[in-house]
Amino acid sequence: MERYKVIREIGDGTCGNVFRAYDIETNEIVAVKKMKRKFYHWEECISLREVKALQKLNHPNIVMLKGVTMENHELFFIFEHMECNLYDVIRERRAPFSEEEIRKFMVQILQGLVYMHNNGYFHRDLKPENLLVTNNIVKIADFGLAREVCSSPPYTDYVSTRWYRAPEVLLQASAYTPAIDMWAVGAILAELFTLSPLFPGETETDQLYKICSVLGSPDHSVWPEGMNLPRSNRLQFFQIPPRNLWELIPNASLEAIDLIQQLCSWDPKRRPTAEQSLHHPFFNVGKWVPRPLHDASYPRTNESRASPRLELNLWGFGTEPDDLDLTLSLKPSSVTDLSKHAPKHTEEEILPHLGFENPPVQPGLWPLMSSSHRPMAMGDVPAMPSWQQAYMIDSQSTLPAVGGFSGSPFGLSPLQPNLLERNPSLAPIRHVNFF
Ligand SMILES: Nc1ncnc2c1ncn2[C@@H]1O[C@H](COP(=O)(O)OP(=O)(O)OP(=O)(O)O)[C@@H](O)[C@H]1O
Repeated sequence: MERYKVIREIGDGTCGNVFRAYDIETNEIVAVKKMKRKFYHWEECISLREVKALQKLNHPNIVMLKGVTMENHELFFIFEHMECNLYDVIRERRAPFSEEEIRKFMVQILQGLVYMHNNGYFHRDLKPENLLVTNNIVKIADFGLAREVCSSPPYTDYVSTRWYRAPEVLLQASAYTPAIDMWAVGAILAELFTLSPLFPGETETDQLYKICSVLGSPDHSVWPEGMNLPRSNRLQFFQIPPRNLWELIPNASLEAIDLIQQLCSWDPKRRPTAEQSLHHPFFNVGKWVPRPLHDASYPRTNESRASPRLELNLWGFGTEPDDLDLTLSLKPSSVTDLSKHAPKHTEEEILPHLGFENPPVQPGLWPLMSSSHRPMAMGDVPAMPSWQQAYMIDSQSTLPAVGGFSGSPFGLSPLQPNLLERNPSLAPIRHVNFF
């Protein structure tokens, strides 16, 4: 490791410590991830998921693995260096992001995911800490849990970060799909608006409770398969109506709310793919595309022409290729020359069609949590022993307290300068450069 001079530690994850370092051969700043576990065979190293996935994935929105080195039974990954992660960006943010800023982040995350999913991988641990940022360029990192889409279930080793964990994983489905990444994208999108996590569960059970408190408890009509999963009986305790997302995320546009709602669908089959998400009207705000004028459902009568109405139409989009270019539009109620009929309308005539109605509003929710309280990346704090009693009787009046632990498990450890240098290369070194 003489080639790399450590500047400082920049990350302490579950699997490894990450250091900013200087590559004396290339004069570049790199990120060196030192894996916490020991390795005894080179084959062990190169068969790691993170190595296998990153060797194959080469995309501007996926962090580049430059090489892998083993020394003294310690394994080091050499990555391109990024300034910070999205969690830092959110934490340091004092004012809300503009929707345009959020759109720019989201487009990049989704483009990285489209590439990854199309190449047969899903990430399984998407969260703001794993989205690295330099000059507003976002790259997906930490492929420690990445899995090949075609690998066979059951995926029992899955332990992604709780707040971004999809319900099918929480309920112990034995097989799941790239839709688990899309759930995380929905939660991250909401967090970009509020600067607070959408589902900050303290335990797995509390995580389900928090999801029910926002989306409402699921039933057979919204997620038939979900009702038969091993842990679905937990949901029966939560008879909770959905919250109105507009209230929870007041600074989000209707398009953003609709996208969050779709991404955070209980049923993974109802979540749009990364590719479909990129075609959602949220990414077309400001680009008004007229709906085709020949609409059979609107009679071409003089009467209707005389009183045109406008509808703000957020059309649902599905899996059909034709659906992909649907977008926000002004829909005239009759076939008419728009230029001759300039609209004279009040706000009430602009009707949102979002596919969800105003649900009864739940009186209280957990306080918006500081994003400095992060959940453990792996494993969970044991569930509250009395949760059944707490939730069964009156779930709305017995909301569990939140934020009961201090200090972030993601906080950086004290600096360990020159740690790599302190490990002299006595053992044989194996090194491979990918690029
Ligand atoms: N290429 C990089 N450039 C800059 N910082 C990085 C880089 N890679 C990782 N980091 C920092 O180190 C932190 C931990 O990295 P990473 O997620 O890869 O480790 P991990 O042990 O797999 O973590 P986790 O606990 O999420 O599984 C990241 O959140 C990020 O802040």
